[in-house]
Amino acid sequence: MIFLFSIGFLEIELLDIIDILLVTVLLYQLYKLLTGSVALKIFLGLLSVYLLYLVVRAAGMELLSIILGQFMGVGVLAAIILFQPEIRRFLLLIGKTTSLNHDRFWGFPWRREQSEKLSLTPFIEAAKSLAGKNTGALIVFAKSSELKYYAESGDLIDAVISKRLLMSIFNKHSPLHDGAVIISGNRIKAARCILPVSENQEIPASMGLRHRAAIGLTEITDSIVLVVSEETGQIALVRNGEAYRNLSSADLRVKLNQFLFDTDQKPAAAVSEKSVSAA
Ligand SMILES: Nc1ncnc2c1ncn2[C@@H]1O[C@H](COP(=O)(O)OP(=O)(O)OP(=O)(O)O)[C@@H](O)[C@H]1O
Repeated sequence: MIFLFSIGFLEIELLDIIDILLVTVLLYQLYKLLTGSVALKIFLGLLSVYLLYLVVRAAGMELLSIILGQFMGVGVLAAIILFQPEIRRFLLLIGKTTSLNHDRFWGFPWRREQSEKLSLTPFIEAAKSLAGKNTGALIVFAKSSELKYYAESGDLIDAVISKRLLMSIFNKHSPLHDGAVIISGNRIKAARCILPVSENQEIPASMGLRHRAAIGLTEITDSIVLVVSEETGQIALVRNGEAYRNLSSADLRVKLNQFLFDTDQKPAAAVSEKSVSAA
């Protein structure tokens, strides 16, 4: 044990400092995860019951402490059931940050080569045409994870990327137009995919299910999602639960380059409006 200093009768060791730092990081992550969601209110409710239980027990109020004690006994199980989506998101978040596939960390040359070959032109041109016709679209760019689970929720395609194919998929009369298209490994992997919808209550009402689904997926994965609004014809790009709305074709190219290939180019005309953060 490495002794550092003492405050009165308290002896502080290096391990105590590490312990406190880890708890702080954990609580901060928990706060970030719960903020803006109903879960935060449930968490505060449970915390209040627990504090009441401690007070009642210390005061020696037998009957109430037995009742609250019984409640606290099933508390862990109840918390797991109530916070199931948040626990899932938390574990996915840990998995995301420690991903063994992460290019920047491990720098596998073949993965980098593969992602650099992705041509952005078909997406930019398709987004522009779809926006011009007020046709909605949802395109997911997989990064460190292939998003197999989500791809399997739709129809597997595994096709070469082209503007014409993207246009046909999102054509309002196409049986594949509903849901999201997933791009992975320079292929259109699947269409009609169902994405997890964000539960962030701070998302503006102007954003419907399509945008919520884009935000939801990027909250739990490092994927990038392109959204074309059917209602307004606006183009948005979503990353880490944040939506960059009202992008021009030039902005879209710059942002896609930046988000997919980690380039630091700035938009030529900064007309984008960073709109919502669910992170
Ligand atoms: N969970 C989901 N996963 C994938 N796609 C979804 C999901 N929820 C909705 N969508 C897509 O979004 C469409 C509905 O969009 P809605 O009008 O509610 O959203 P919006 O964000 O307001 O979009 P828009 O601005 O285009 O109207 C659906 O027809 C479907 O294609």
